[in-house]
Amino acid sequence: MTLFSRTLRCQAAFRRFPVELSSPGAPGTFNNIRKLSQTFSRTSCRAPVEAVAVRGKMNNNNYPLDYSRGGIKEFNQRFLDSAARGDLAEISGLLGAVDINVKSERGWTALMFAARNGQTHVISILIERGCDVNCLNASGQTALEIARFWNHSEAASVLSQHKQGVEFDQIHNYFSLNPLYRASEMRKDTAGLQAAKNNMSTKFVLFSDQKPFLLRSEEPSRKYKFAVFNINQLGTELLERGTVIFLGLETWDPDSNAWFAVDIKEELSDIGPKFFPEGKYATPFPVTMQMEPTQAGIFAEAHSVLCWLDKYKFCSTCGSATKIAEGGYKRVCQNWECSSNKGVQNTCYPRVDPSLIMLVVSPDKKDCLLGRQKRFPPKMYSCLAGFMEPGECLEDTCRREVEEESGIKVGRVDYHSSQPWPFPAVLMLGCIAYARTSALKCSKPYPQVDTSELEEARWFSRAEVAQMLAGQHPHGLYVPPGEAIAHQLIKSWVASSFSNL
Ligand SMILES: NC(=O)C1=CN([C@@H]2O[C@H](COP(=O)(O)OP(=O)(O)OC[C@H]3O[C@@H](n4cnc5c(N)ncnc54)[C@H](O)[C@@H]3O)[C@@H](O)[C@H]2O)C=CC1
Ligand SMILES: [Mg+2]
Ligand SMILES: [Mg+2]
Ligand SMILES: [Mg+2]
Ligand SMILES: [Zn+2]
Repeated sequence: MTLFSRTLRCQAAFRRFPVELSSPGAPGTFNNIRKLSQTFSRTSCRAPVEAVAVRGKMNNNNYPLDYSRGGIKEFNQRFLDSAARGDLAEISGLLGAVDINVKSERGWTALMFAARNGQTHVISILIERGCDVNCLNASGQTALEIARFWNHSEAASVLSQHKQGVEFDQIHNYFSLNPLYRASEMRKDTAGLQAAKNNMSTKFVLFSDQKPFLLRSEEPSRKYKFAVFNINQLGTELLERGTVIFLGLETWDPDSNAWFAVDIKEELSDIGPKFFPEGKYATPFPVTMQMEPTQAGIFAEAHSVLCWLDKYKFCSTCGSATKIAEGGYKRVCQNWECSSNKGVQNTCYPRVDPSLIMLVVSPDKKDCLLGRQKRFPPKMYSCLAGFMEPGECLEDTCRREVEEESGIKVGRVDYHSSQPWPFPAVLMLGCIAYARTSALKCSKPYPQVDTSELEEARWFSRAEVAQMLAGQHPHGLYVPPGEAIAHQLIKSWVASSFSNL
């Protein structure tokens, strides 16, 4: 399925939501559903009792009461019902007896009922026990879509962290697959963080001057992974001399393992090879493009925050020294009179620089514009990109940067996907931009492109780009690897334009 047909399908699915989701058990018309939805409150729903043989035996709350006649149908119904109610004890008791992916007549699983009512703990347990998060109900909705529709953001967040397939409505780029739950609520708990650091199960990843300490990955398609240390190996003295940041917990369970990153100065760096002689400190780019994807996500968080802590040591308001707080996610000015200590100030928190990256499609939609920055390796072409400026919306930046760099005027801009680019803390916002003009003529006094930025830019046919993607271009031209969002934008356009032929 192409990007664009998938987008349309998702939009269509979203338009269906208010009807389909208001009454999971109700077949029939919108009016039926409206009537039924009056009996459900907007914030809760029960599993419909369609599968129950004991329909007559209800209590005042309309829950099935009597399962004494046994039978799998009753167990299934009870299971769905307890997921909707968030009854963890009952779910745990039934898990061995029922199919975890059992569906109601309308195709709703226990995960979907839990998502409908924002039962986050139930969702976590079901996922942990291996339920299928990609199941679709009779209306084609996933549990994630249901949680999003009913504004259960915590539940949606848990579900989106466990996306397992490609059938989600979003594209997940490399560096965005950090599996940790950041547990920001723990950052202010200094004693709790200290206790977590001293816990033997806690995991530490190591950096020296912001260079990650890496081992060879056993995964055949990946080259690197983090070396993971424990407190006994690193020792409390080393932690005190380094910069330590709290990355999060392994799951939403507050008792799950905590992860920290430690950045040490070169003179202490022997500690890495002492425990992992085969490991090495690596200059992050491009080595971290070859990490295991979830580890690359952890690297993105750790590296961006560690670089910020290293480069912003002094208060940008008064110039005084600052102190690291909140697990590394804040810097506090030590001058108590400083206005940065009054109210919430963005100078105290880690910076992220939003940047646009766009695949520009020609007015006849047959070609796309690719360029070469001077620093690119020979024969590599990529999308144009540029930093957002204050007061711009995404579309403004896209149109300005394309015109500045190539002279091409852009009309419509479609958002595609995003990617953290942790060198040191850029957020790439990927777009497909539809050109209104095709003549390359830069506004600056250069012949075709802004040569302060680009060496060359030109239109490429879809067939030529397909060859570049496949590594089969007759002149050896190629595009960035799959880990770069540029590759995903180019690939999406090629796939969609071929399917539209
Ligand atoms: N993930 C990917 O596939 C790709 C990522 N990128 C990244 O996109 C970013 C922006 O692309 P460019 O063409 O370099 O931007 P650009 O076209 O705005 O030009 C860069 C220049 O803008 C100025 N600038 C303005 N704000 C800046 C900021 N916050 N940080 C640094 N420089 C700033 C500097 O003078 C810099 O030389 C870069 O970090 C680049 O590494 C670029 C292409 C592909
Ligand atoms: Mg530019
Ligand atoms: Mg640029
Ligand atoms: Mg710029
Ligand atoms: Zn200050």
